[in-house]
Amino acid sequence: YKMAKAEYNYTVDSARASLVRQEDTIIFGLIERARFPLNSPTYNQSYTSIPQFRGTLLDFLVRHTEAIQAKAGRYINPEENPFFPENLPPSVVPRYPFSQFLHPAAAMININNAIWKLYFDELLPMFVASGDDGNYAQTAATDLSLLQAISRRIHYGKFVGEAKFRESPQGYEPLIRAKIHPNFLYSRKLCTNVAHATVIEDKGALMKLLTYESVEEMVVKRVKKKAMVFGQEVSLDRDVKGITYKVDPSVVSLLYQKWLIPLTKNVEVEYLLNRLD
Ligand SMILES: C=C(O[C@@H]1C=C(C(=O)O)C=C[C@H]1O)C(=O)O
Repeated sequence: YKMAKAEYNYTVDSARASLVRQEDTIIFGLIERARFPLNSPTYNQSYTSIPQFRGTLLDFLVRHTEAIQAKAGRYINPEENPFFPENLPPSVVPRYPFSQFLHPAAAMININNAIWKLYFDELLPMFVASGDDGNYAQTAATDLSLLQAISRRIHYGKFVGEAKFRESPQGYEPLIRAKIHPNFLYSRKLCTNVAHATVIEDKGALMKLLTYESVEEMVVKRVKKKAMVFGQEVSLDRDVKGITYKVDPSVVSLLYQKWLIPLTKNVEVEYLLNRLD
Protein backbone atom coordinates (compact mmCIF):
# COMPACT_ATOMS: atom_id res chain seq x y z
CA TYR A 1 0.00 0.00 0.00
CA LYS A 2 1.06 3.55 -0.61
CA MET A 3 1.89 5.96 2.14
CA ALA A 4 1.23 9.65 2.06
CA LYS A 5 4.25 11.87 2.04
CA ALA A 6 4.64 13.43 5.47
CA GLU A 7 4.52 17.17 5.10
CA TYR A 8 5.14 17.95 8.74
CA ASN A 9 7.64 20.74 9.25
CA TYR A 10 9.28 21.71 12.47
CA THR A 11 9.36 25.28 13.75
CA VAL A 12 11.33 26.67 16.68
CA ASP A 13 8.06 26.67 18.65
CA SER A 14 7.12 23.10 17.75
CA ALA A 15 10.67 21.91 18.48
CA ARG A 16 10.53 23.61 21.88
CA ALA A 17 7.15 22.02 22.58
CA SER A 18 8.69 18.63 21.85
CA LEU A 19 11.60 19.33 24.21
CA VAL A 20 9.10 20.23 26.94
CA ARG A 21 7.25 16.94 26.42
CA GLN A 22 10.54 15.03 26.38
CA GLU A 23 11.25 16.40 29.87
CA ASP A 24 8.42 14.19 31.15
CA THR A 25 10.02 11.10 29.62
CA ILE A 26 13.44 11.95 31.01
CA ILE A 27 12.17 12.67 34.52
CA PHE A 28 10.12 9.47 34.63
CA GLY A 29 13.18 7.67 33.28
CA LEU A 30 15.23 9.06 36.16
CA ILE A 31 12.56 8.02 38.64
CA GLU A 32 12.46 4.50 37.18
CA ARG A 33 16.24 4.08 37.28
CA ALA A 34 16.40 5.50 40.82
CA ARG A 35 14.18 2.64 42.03
CA PHE A 36 17.31 0.49 41.89
CA PRO A 37 20.63 1.02 43.59
CA LEU A 38 23.76 1.28 41.48
CA ASN A 39 23.88 -2.50 40.90
CA SER A 40 27.43 -2.38 39.62
CA PRO A 41 27.52 -5.99 38.29
CA THR A 42 25.28 -4.69 35.46
CA TYR A 43 28.33 -2.79 34.22
CA ASN A 44 31.04 -5.25 35.10
CA GLN A 45 32.24 -7.56 32.39
CA SER A 46 33.57 -10.10 34.85
CA TYR A 47 30.05 -10.62 36.23
CA THR A 48 28.69 -11.99 32.96
CA SER A 49 29.97 -14.88 30.97
CA ILE A 50 27.41 -14.93 28.21
CA PRO A 51 28.19 -17.50 25.50
CA GLN A 52 29.43 -15.84 22.30
CA PHE A 53 29.29 -12.36 23.77
CA ARG A 54 32.01 -10.12 25.10
CA GLY A 55 30.84 -7.24 27.22
CA THR A 56 28.75 -6.29 30.21
CA LEU A 57 25.15 -7.24 30.86
CA LEU A 58 24.16 -3.71 29.85
CA ASP A 59 26.12 -4.00 26.56
CA PHE A 60 24.37 -7.29 25.93
CA LEU A 61 20.91 -5.88 26.53
CA VAL A 62 21.54 -2.68 24.55
CA ARG A 63 23.06 -4.38 21.49
CA HIS A 64 20.32 -6.96 21.23
CA THR A 65 17.54 -4.47 21.93
CA GLU A 66 18.87 -2.03 19.35
CA ALA A 67 19.07 -4.84 16.80
CA ILE A 68 15.44 -5.81 17.29
CA GLN A 69 14.33 -2.18 17.37
CA ALA A 70 16.27 -1.49 14.17
CA LYS A 71 14.42 -4.37 12.50
CA ALA A 72 11.15 -2.95 13.76
CA GLY A 73 12.03 0.39 12.13
CA ARG A 74 12.98 2.58 15.07
CA TYR A 75 15.97 4.21 13.37
CA ILE A 76 14.08 5.14 10.21
CA ASN A 77 12.93 8.13 12.22
CA PRO A 78 15.67 10.81 12.05
CA GLU A 79 14.90 11.72 15.67
CA GLU A 80 16.43 8.41 16.79
CA ASN A 81 20.14 7.61 17.00
CA PRO A 82 21.46 4.18 18.01
CA PHE A 83 24.25 3.75 20.57
CA PHE A 84 25.87 0.98 18.52
CA PRO A 85 25.18 1.87 14.88
CA GLU A 86 27.76 -0.61 13.56
CA ASN A 87 26.23 -3.77 12.11
CA LEU A 88 22.62 -2.96 12.91
CA PRO A 89 20.23 -5.09 10.83
CA PRO A 90 18.02 -3.29 8.30
CA SER A 91 14.41 -2.51 9.03
CA VAL A 92 11.98 -5.20 7.94
CA VAL A 93 8.91 -2.97 7.96
CA PRO A 94 7.56 -0.57 5.29
CA ARG A 95 9.46 2.68 5.30
CA TYR A 96 7.37 5.59 6.58
CA PRO A 97 8.24 8.72 4.60
CA PHE A 98 9.37 10.96 7.44
CA SER A 99 9.66 14.56 6.29
CA GLN A 100 13.09 15.44 4.96
CA PHE A 101 13.41 18.45 7.19
CA LEU A 102 17.08 18.12 8.06
CA HIS A 103 20.12 18.66 5.84
CA PRO A 104 21.54 15.22 4.87
CA ALA A 105 24.71 15.93 6.89
CA ALA A 106 22.57 15.47 10.01
CA ALA A 107 22.85 11.72 9.63
CA MET A 108 26.59 11.96 10.35
CA ILE A 109 26.04 13.51 13.76
CA ASN A 110 25.81 10.93 16.52
CA ILE A 111 27.40 11.81 19.86
CA ASN A 112 26.07 8.75 21.67
CA ASN A 113 29.59 7.60 22.57
CA ALA A 114 30.05 10.76 24.59
CA ILE A 115 26.54 10.48 26.05
CA TRP A 116 27.21 6.87 27.09
CA LYS A 117 30.41 7.79 28.88
CA LEU A 118 28.83 10.83 30.50
CA TYR A 119 25.91 8.74 31.74
CA PHE A 120 28.08 6.30 33.64
CA ASP A 121 30.84 8.66 34.76
CA GLU A 122 28.75 11.67 35.78
CA LEU A 123 25.01 11.17 35.73
CA LEU A 124 24.34 7.82 37.44
CA PRO A 125 26.39 8.71 40.54
CA MET A 126 24.30 11.89 40.87
CA PHE A 127 20.94 10.19 41.33
CA VAL A 128 21.24 6.51 42.28
CA ALA A 129 21.99 5.13 45.73
CA SER A 130 24.96 2.84 46.18
CA GLY A 131 24.20 -0.82 46.74
CA ASP A 132 23.22 -4.04 45.06
CA ASP A 133 19.79 -5.68 45.05
CA GLY A 134 20.38 -8.21 42.28
CA ASN A 135 17.98 -6.66 39.77
CA TYR A 136 20.61 -6.33 37.06
CA ALA A 137 18.40 -7.05 34.06
CA GLN A 138 15.79 -4.56 35.26
CA THR A 139 18.52 -2.04 35.95
CA ALA A 140 19.91 -2.43 32.44
CA ALA A 141 16.43 -2.04 30.95
CA THR A 142 15.81 1.22 32.82
CA ASP A 143 19.29 2.45 31.86
CA LEU A 144 18.55 1.84 28.22
CA SER A 145 15.22 3.66 28.15
CA LEU A 146 16.72 6.60 30.02
CA LEU A 147 19.76 6.68 27.74
CA GLN A 148 17.46 6.67 24.72
CA ALA A 149 15.40 9.54 26.14
CA ILE A 150 18.51 11.60 26.91
CA SER A 151 20.01 10.85 23.51
CA ARG A 152 16.82 11.84 21.72
CA ARG A 153 16.70 15.12 23.61
CA ILE A 154 20.30 16.02 22.88
CA HIS A 155 20.16 15.04 19.19
CA TYR A 156 16.97 17.06 18.89
CA GLY A 157 19.43 19.94 18.65
CA LYS A 158 19.55 19.09 14.93
CA PHE A 159 15.87 19.98 14.53
CA VAL A 160 16.16 23.06 16.70
CA GLY A 161 19.21 24.18 14.71
CA GLU A 162 17.47 23.68 11.39
CA ALA A 163 14.32 25.48 12.56
CA LYS A 164 16.39 28.42 13.78
CA PHE A 165 18.32 28.51 10.51
CA ARG A 166 15.11 28.59 8.48
CA GLU A 167 13.70 31.38 10.60
CA SER A 168 16.81 33.50 10.14
CA PRO A 169 19.13 32.27 7.36
CA GLN A 170 20.62 35.73 6.90
CA GLY A 171 21.73 35.66 10.54
CA TYR A 172 23.28 32.19 10.46
CA GLU A 173 24.82 31.95 6.98
CA PRO A 174 27.77 34.32 7.43
CA LEU A 175 28.72 32.69 10.73
CA ILE A 176 28.56 29.22 9.21
CA ARG A 177 30.54 30.19 6.12
CA ALA A 178 33.22 31.87 8.18
CA LYS A 179 33.88 28.66 10.03
CA ILE A 180 33.45 25.83 7.59
CA HIS A 181 35.65 26.82 4.71
CA PRO A 182 39.20 25.85 5.64
CA ASN A 183 40.74 28.00 2.89
CA PHE A 184 38.94 31.02 4.10
CA LEU A 185 39.96 30.28 7.63
CA TYR A 186 43.56 29.66 6.60
CA SER A 187 43.94 32.90 4.64
CA ARG A 188 42.48 34.85 7.51
CA LYS A 189 44.79 33.15 9.96
CA LEU A 190 47.79 34.68 8.20
CA CYS A 191 46.69 38.15 9.15
CA THR A 192 47.22 39.21 12.67
CA ASN A 193 44.42 41.69 12.75
CA VAL A 194 40.86 42.05 13.91
CA ALA A 195 39.54 39.86 11.09
CA HIS A 196 41.58 36.98 12.48
CA ALA A 197 40.00 37.39 15.87
CA THR A 198 36.59 37.43 14.22
CA VAL A 199 37.19 34.04 12.62
CA ILE A 200 38.43 32.49 15.83
CA GLU A 201 35.29 33.74 17.53
CA ASP A 202 32.93 32.31 14.94
CA LYS A 203 32.00 29.10 16.69
CA GLY A 204 31.35 31.23 19.72
CA ALA A 205 29.27 33.65 17.65
CA LEU A 206 27.17 30.80 16.32
CA MET A 207 26.72 29.50 19.85
CA LYS A 208 25.73 32.97 20.96
CA LEU A 209 23.21 33.43 18.18
CA LEU A 210 21.37 30.19 18.95
CA THR A 211 21.42 30.69 22.72
CA TYR A 212 18.32 31.96 24.53
CA GLU A 213 19.23 32.33 28.16
CA SER A 214 15.68 33.09 29.27
CA VAL A 215 14.45 29.86 27.63
CA GLU A 216 17.21 27.89 29.35
CA GLU A 217 16.30 29.39 32.72
CA MET A 218 12.69 28.35 32.23
CA VAL A 219 13.73 24.81 31.30
CA VAL A 220 15.87 24.48 34.41
CA LYS A 221 13.09 25.78 36.67
CA ARG A 222 10.38 23.72 35.00
CA VAL A 223 12.22 20.39 35.24
CA LYS A 224 12.76 21.00 38.93
CA LYS A 225 9.05 21.63 39.39
CA LYS A 226 8.14 18.59 37.29
CA ALA A 227 10.47 16.43 39.39
CA MET A 228 8.59 17.64 42.48
CA VAL A 229 5.19 16.94 40.94
CA PHE A 230 6.00 13.62 39.28
CA GLY A 231 8.19 12.33 42.08
CA GLN A 232 6.06 12.99 45.15
CA GLU A 233 4.30 10.30 47.15
CA VAL A 234 0.60 10.51 46.43
CA SER A 235 -1.44 9.63 49.47
CA LEU A 236 -5.14 9.72 50.25
CA ASP A 237 -4.35 10.68 53.81
CA ARG A 238 -4.77 14.30 54.70
CA ASP A 239 -1.39 14.93 56.20
CA VAL A 240 1.60 13.36 54.54
CA LYS A 241 4.51 13.70 56.90
CA GLY A 242 7.62 15.19 55.34
CA ILE A 243 7.83 15.32 51.58
CA THR A 244 10.33 13.00 49.97
CA TYR A 245 10.83 12.87 46.22
CA LYS A 246 11.64 9.82 44.14
CA VAL A 247 14.45 11.69 42.49
CA ASP A 248 16.02 14.83 43.92
CA PRO A 249 14.51 17.83 42.06
CA SER A 250 17.69 19.89 42.33
CA VAL A 251 19.68 17.03 40.83
CA VAL A 252 17.29 17.07 37.87
CA SER A 253 17.76 20.80 37.30
CA LEU A 254 21.52 20.47 37.71
CA LEU A 255 21.58 17.63 35.22
CA TYR A 256 19.80 19.79 32.67
CA GLN A 257 21.88 22.85 33.36
CA LYS A 258 25.24 21.16 33.35
CA TRP A 259 24.80 18.45 30.72
CA LEU A 260 21.61 18.20 28.70
CA ILE A 261 21.31 21.82 27.62
CA PRO A 262 25.02 22.32 26.79
CA LEU A 263 25.11 19.08 24.77
CA THR A 264 21.92 19.99 22.91
CA LYS A 265 23.58 23.27 21.97
CA ASN A 266 26.74 21.49 20.85
CA VAL A 267 24.60 19.40 18.52
CA GLU A 268 22.93 22.58 17.23
CA VAL A 269 26.34 24.12 16.48
CA GLU A 270 27.69 20.92 14.95
CA TYR A 271 24.62 20.60 12.76
CA LEU A 272 24.73 24.23 11.64
CA LEU A 273 28.44 24.04 10.80
CA ASN A 274 27.54 21.38 8.22
CA ARG A 275 24.32 23.07 7.10
CA LEU A 276 25.74 24.67 3.93
CA ASP A 277 27.91 21.75 2.71
C1 LIG B 1 16.89 24.32 22.35
C2 LIG B 1 17.10 25.62 22.21
O1 LIG B 1 18.39 26.15 22.06
C3 LIG B 1 19.16 26.46 23.21
C4 LIG B 1 19.14 25.31 24.11
C5 LIG B 1 18.15 25.18 25.03
C6 LIG B 1 17.89 23.85 25.66
O2 LIG B 1 18.69 22.94 25.44
O3 LIG B 1 16.87 23.71 26.35
C7 LIG B 1 17.35 26.28 25.36
C8 LIG B 1 17.57 27.51 24.78
C9 LIG B 1 18.68 27.76 23.85
O4 LIG B 1 19.71 28.42 24.50
C10 LIG B 1 16.00 26.60 22.18
O5 LIG B 1 16.24 27.73 21.75
O6 LIG B 1 14.88 26.23 22.56
